[in-house]
Amino acid sequence: MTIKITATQLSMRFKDRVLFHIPELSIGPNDAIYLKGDNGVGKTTLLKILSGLVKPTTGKVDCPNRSLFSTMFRKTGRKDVIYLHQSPYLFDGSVYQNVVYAIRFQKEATKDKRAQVINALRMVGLETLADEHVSVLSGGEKQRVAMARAWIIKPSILLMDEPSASLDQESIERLVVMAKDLLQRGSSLVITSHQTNALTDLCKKQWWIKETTMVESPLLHVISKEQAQENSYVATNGN
Ligand SMILES: Nc1ncnc2c1ncn2[C@@H]1O[C@H](COP(=O)(O)OP(=O)(O)OP(=O)(O)O)[C@@H](O)[C@H]1O
Repeated sequence: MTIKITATQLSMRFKDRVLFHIPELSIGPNDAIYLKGDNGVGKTTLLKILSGLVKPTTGKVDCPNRSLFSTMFRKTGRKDVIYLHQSPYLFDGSVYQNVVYAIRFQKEATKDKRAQVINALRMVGLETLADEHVSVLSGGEKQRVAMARAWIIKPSILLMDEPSASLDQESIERLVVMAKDLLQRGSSLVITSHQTNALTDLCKKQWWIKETTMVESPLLHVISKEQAQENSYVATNGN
């Protein structure tokens, strides 16, 4: 499912310190946004506000398809908007249990759920660790389990907080495959990172938090000569 969320007059203040004031923003449908800014400008805080985990000081976030039921009964979090934490929380259990938990309410046979989980773990290269306890995983492996758990829900909007901070090149490539799959399904992504990489290269827009506000701009990519030649070949020979 693809949705759009909008926010107006969003501001966050801690005591006397104004973190940011953003007159207007929107995500979706099918956006890919690179959120950048110096340490402490409020990137994590903004993502938590957008996912409904933190209440802004002023302003509100509108999520049009939020049902009356979910508004009444969900105390935190926004339906269909997933926040992927920069140091993900995994509960005391196996890798498999942590991922299958995300789809516990889906009405599917156990064997179909198992197939989905194994597929998600295969995408992050961890299928052989499915039955291991999460305590034996490295930091990068935990991050990959968290991404598998987010991907399996197929959220409309995935907010990824420094997803590549503890990942090697191969793991980043695996996240890229999952992120591309979500984009193809119509989802939107917001990705924070202090360095550009293959994941941020998927983004078409940039949000830059500076001087307590946010500036939005299109994200221009430098295309290598080889890539340009490949594109031109596809354009000439494609049907
Ligand atoms: N609950 C809170 N109470 C007081 N201050 C807070 C709270 N949450 C965040 N802050 C402060 O708000 C500022 C922004 O924090 P945030 O984590 O959003 O920044 P960030 O841009 O994600 O930083 P980084 O790039 O270092 O991850 C920080 O100075 C932080 O200490």
